[in-house]
Amino acid sequence: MTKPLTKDDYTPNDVTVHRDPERLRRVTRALKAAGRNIALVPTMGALHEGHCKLIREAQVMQNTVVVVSVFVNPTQFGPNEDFDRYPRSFESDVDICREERVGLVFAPSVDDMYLPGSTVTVSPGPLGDELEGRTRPGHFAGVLSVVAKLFNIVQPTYAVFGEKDYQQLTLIHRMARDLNFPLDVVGVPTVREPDGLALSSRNRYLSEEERSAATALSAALVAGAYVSGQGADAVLKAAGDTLAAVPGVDLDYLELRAPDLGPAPENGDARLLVAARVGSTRLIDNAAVLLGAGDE
Ligand SMILES: Nc1ncnc2c1ncn2[C@@H]1O[C@H](COP(=O)(O)OP(=O)(O)OP(=O)(O)O)[C@@H](O)[C@H]1O
Ligand SMILES: CC(C)(CO)[C@@H](O)C(=O)[O-]
Ligand code: BAL
Repeated sequence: MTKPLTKDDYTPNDVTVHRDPERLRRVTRALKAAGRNIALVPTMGALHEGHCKLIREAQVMQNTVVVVSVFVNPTQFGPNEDFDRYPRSFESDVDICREERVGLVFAPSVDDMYLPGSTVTVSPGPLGDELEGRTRPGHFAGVLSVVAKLFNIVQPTYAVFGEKDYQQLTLIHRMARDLNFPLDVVGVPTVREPDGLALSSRNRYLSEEERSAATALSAALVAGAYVSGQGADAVLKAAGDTLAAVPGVDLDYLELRAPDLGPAPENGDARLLVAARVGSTRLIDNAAVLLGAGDE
């Protein structure tokens, strides 16, 4: 017999932590039956101001209970990536969620998320092998599969993601459309440090010297956007020169694409995306640019 829900499963004005996917699903279903919207903010924990911005964006929606998931998903990490050392700070994450008036934190174990023998995954299609996917094969199948599972467990009305992970956001929009998930995917602009560095949990890996070199990524995006009126070649040159001028920044890719990550247009809206290794830390960033529209 499943235990009936009690006020310990959801307390208005406080945060409740759930670990069991089935129980969490019953709680969100009951809240929806009672007329509430559910907004999901998926994270891997180690929460920072970027995550808080997503939570606040989720709070703006009317009559909504915000669910923050905290799950370091093993299936999106390659064998030589940082799954084991990924920052984990669960207690302080829950404190932040309480301060941000989050209703529910969902923090399942790996064993509860991936039952023995599970083999079915979501295929991202060709975009999954480009940009991030070239350096991180299988990454987006891992991301989309866990996000699909979170959608099915939490059953949100809205799901909120950051533009910092622009390719991820694009693929999640596409998955929601292609697989008919009944929810709205909401993208939130990147939150930055005063010197331009995009907030990221992985910034905590950086030494002082690396932290200073890491500003090259956002500086390159600004340099590229600044000359966007002169067209794509000028954008890539200005951004590339900015990156090359900073020692200790090992470029992975710098690409201009259409906003949906198809081929870049000659003129009009485009996206400039960069990934680079600073020491042993791999960082990504991106920005909108308007090609060929300037007065240069
Ligand atoms: N600076 C930021 N501004 C806006 N959203 C962000 C920012 N950083 C992360 N997010 C978003 O928060 C969500 C959870 O991301 P995650 O927990 O992986 O944090 P992260 O800082 O991106 O970590 P990582 O160092 O792994 O890139 C994602 O939707 C991500 O795009
Ligand atoms: C969306 C996500 C929580 C899936 O594990 C992760 O990729 C992230 O934190 O961006
Ligand atoms: N923030 C994206 C998750 C990852 O790098 O695995």
